[in-house]
Amino acid sequence: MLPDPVKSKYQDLLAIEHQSVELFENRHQQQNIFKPEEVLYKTLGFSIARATSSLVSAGKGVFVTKGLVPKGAVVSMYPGTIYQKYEPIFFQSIGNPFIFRCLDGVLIDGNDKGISKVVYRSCSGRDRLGPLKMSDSTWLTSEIHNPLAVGQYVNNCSNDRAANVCYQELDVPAVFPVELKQYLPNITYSHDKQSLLRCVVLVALRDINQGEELFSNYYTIVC
Ligand SMILES: C[S@@+](CC[C@H](N)C(=O)[O-])C[C@H]1O[C@@H](n2cnc3c(N)ncnc32)[C@H](O)[C@@H]1O
Repeated sequence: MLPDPVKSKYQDLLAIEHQSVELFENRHQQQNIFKPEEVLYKTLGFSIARATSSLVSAGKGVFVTKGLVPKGAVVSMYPGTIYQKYEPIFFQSIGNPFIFRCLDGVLIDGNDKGISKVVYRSCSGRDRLGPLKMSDSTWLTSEIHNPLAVGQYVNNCSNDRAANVCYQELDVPAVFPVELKQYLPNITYSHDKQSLLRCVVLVALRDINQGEELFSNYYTIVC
């Protein structure tokens, strides 16, 4: 799918991909090879996933399912559609607990259902560059490509559950490799070539062990 000049930059990775295809053909077990969460564990030393929160009546939360998250590591990403503060979000915001407000008023709608999902998919389809996707929309499906993109499910800290992660806002630099954008779980609502893509990541405030749930402070952002 990649254009040749781009493909040549990733010969090593493509060789690994071919090996995995051969393994699949030999063993007929593709679903057991190179699952995103396994790649995450092998690459960063931990994996995370959504599960029922340890807090009563809090719905789902995000847990470290394997390994250890070292202090200072990016442990998750906040997926969703990026709205500048002057852009309309009225209908998407009704009864929507997944809207993240950045310090400068930019909003991220991380709801994976309803009109929010439709809007994200529409914007993601609009911004394709030939065969290249400019964003990851698999966080809206059960076949996720980027297992970090569950940050909108992290619950708020409470008296007996201190925050172990914080939010860090960043703008994706213009030099970010175009072929890697397909793994970024954010897309702008308006097709505006002037502004940089906003992303929000969650950073570990301390070492976080296997089995622990992630908790943030909804009202604290690191600049
Ligand atoms: C951004 S969502 C987080 C994901 C949510 N737990 C879910 O399953 O959809 C925020 C909502 O989670 C719940 N929540 C988050 N932190 C909580 C807490 N400390 N105690 C109780 N409910 C919480 C509240 O319903 C809140 O509106």
